[in-house]
Amino acid sequence: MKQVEIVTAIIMKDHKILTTRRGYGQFINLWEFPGGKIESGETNEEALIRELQEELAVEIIPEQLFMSTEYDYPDFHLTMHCYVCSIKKGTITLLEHNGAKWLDKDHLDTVEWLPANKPVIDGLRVMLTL
Ligand SMILES: Nc1nc2c([nH]c(=O)n2[C@H]2C[C@H](O)[C@@H](COP(=O)(O)OP(=O)(O)OP(=O)(O)O)O2)c(=O)[nH]1
Ligand SMILES: [Mg+2]
Repeated sequence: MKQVEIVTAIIMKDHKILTTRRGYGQFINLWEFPGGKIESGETNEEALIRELQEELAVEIIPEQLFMSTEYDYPDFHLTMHCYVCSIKKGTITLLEHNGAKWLDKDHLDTVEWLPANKPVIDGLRVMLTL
């Protein structure tokens, strides 16, 4: 089975979490955390900083690993590392996505997330309730 390893950014503002809608490809119009594949030679943090610059035109600081999770898609096995990040510089600009929303804990389920994200969403709901 093909293995894909990605890093994603959990960006929070006023107790809300940023979600972005995929603008192309196999999972078009499903909601995700911005991010993408780790390239060879990169640390997780370097990959995340590069991806957020490419996708949202912001300079971020990865603050803390929130959760790593695995998921079997029909054609590949995904490993995803999700980091709580803060924005250091820039304004969010959708360069690859076709939508973005800020969701509070009571609205996390109102978008159709990529299936691999379920445990992360469940963990975020708990965290936002504390
Ligand atoms: N970015 C991102 N990808 C996710 C999430 N959940 C999830 O299952 N994925 C899957 C969908 C993709 O098939 C796979 C790779 O992510 P990606 O397509 O963003 O990778 P990338 O930015 O490097 O883009 P590309 O060059 O492959 O187009 O991870 C998520 O929350 N964020
Ligand atoms: Mg991506």
